[in-house]
Amino acid sequence: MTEPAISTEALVKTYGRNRGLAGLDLRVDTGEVYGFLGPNGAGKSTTIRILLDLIRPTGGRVTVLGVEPRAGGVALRRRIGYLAGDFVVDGRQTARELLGYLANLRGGVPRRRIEELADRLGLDLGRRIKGLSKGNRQKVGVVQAFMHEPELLVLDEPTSGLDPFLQQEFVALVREARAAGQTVFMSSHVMGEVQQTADRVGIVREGRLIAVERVEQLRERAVRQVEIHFEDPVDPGTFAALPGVDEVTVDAGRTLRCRLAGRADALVKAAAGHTVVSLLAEEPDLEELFFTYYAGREADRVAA
Ligand SMILES: Nc1ncnc2c1ncn2[C@@H]1O[C@H](COP(=O)(O)OP(=O)(O)OP(=O)(O)O)[C@@H](O)[C@H]1O
Repeated sequence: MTEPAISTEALVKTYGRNRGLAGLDLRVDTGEVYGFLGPNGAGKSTTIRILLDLIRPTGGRVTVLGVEPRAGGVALRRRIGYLAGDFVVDGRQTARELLGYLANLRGGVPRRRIEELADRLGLDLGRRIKGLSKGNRQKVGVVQAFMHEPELLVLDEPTSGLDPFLQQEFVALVREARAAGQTVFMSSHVMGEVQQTADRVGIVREGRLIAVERVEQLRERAVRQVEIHFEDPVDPGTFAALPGVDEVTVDAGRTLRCRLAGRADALVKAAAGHTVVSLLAEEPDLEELFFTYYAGREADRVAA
């Protein structure tokens, strides 16, 4: 088995009497996009700061790209791209100067690469940092994280404060990184922004990892609302009998609405027996699904 990109065992961090992490076991495989989810205060930022050696753990083990963060120094830091949601920069230099300086620290980046990223995000490299809006500073943050094509990207609530256009560009960057074999570890407190890119999601709560799931599997179990408009009247009974389909209603004989759990195959094949004018299926809310599923398992466990 290849070495994981990130591994922690029984990782503990206390802040005086406050709990930061209470024994976190985490494994992020090389080449995957891993969404690290949890409510505020769960321990996401604490974990990420330990990975980057910005703070040190109270106990447990941690390796990043096979190296302990505290022993990795500059050589390890160069192999990582890091972005915090509240990327803080200030100063009189221009965005180009700052990125050039950071690029040197990372061992050099072709100037074309910086220009290309800035172009995609609509960032004017000639502007002084201190005159930039919050959104534009965040663009500088995105460029500095991705520009050196690091083996590992560590992104802490990266899309908070990005406008929708930028969020889409960001999603594209994460997908390209994955296609290029880079590993991405991304924290968030909303499933929506990670479900577009993540292979797996891990849920952290009260300083512990409580669940890990493949996004694909979550999708397979998902429940969607479906609406199909037919040219001619259809019989609701035929559709109600299909596997995974319930709550069937038909308006004016031609508009069928139902809930679909799991695969769409049977429903699509039944619909194909008629002339379909249009079809709408809402994207499932994986967050709801995830928490319903785990609340259910927890209830089973307690009952047992
Ligand atoms: N410097 C600190 N001093 C004291 N307690 C801290 C400190 N930093 C974090 N904590 C505590 O550690 C716990 C985990 O915080 P952490 O910031 O890692 O959570 P998080 O999951 O990143 O949440 P958020 O999304 O709010 O940033 C919280 O209870 C928090 O109050």
